[in-house]
Amino acid sequence: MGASHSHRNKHCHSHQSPINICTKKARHDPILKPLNIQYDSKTSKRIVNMGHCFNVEFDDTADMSVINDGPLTGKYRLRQFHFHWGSTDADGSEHVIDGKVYPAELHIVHWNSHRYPTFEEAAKHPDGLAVIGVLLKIGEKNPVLQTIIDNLGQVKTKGKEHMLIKYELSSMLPKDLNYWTYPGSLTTEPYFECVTWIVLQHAIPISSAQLTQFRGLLCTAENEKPVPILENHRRVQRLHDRVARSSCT
Ligand SMILES: O=C(O)/C=C/c1cccc(OCc2cccc(CC(=O)O)c2)c1
Ligand SMILES: [Zn+2]
Repeated sequence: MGASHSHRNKHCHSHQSPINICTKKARHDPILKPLNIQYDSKTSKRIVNMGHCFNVEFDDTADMSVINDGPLTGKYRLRQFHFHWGSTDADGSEHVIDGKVYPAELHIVHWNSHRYPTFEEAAKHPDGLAVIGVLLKIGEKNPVLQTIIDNLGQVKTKGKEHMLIKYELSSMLPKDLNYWTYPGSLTTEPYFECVTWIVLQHAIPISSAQLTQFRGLLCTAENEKPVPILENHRRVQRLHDRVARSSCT
């Protein structure tokens, strides 16, 4: 078989996300650096109901809110964050840790402004995006999340957006930034295999009442019969030839 044929037959779906992370197989790689996160609250812009979730969008016209180091080469610019959740607290995360599912998951999306001119261009390359995944566990009410939840009423229907001024995203993160990392994909359309996943090993709390408010968002537009976004998480995908690495022993 000629090279071109084998190229054509190469899996182009072998690096899909999310995955089940087997922590025992995720070996510590000493080359991995601590994650460096520098978010400027002045870059927060608005919250938008996307139909299948809500995005909190940031001004990514310059390297103001960025991450670097960790498994990354160069700076990656903060673009948006969003959540995935389930129809009950028993389900909802996308990544699974040693078979354990969490009730929700936060995705903080960054793109490689070091190498590519735009987010859309970066999304066409394996080193184009870096997404920090943070697992959510049911616990006490989370005051930083409450600021977002207080605004959901303004974006109840698909396409609605509302300003969000000076949001301190860094205060939502755990103090412990140890992570697992592996090469993967977007977990929704268009599923591009362009993501360096950085899944934090420490979960953050959300109360059951707060999580219930996510499910009150509608995937329908204002003038349509209301349909709630009860769940929006993708099932785990095959690992194929990939290895997840840990930032710590
Ligand atoms: O034409 C379209 O509808 C889409 C175009 C497009 C073009 C390039 C990229 C891209 O990414 C969407 C995206 C961004 C960030 C995260 C996710 C998946 C998730 O929910 O975690 C999806 C979308
Ligand atoms: Zn996501």
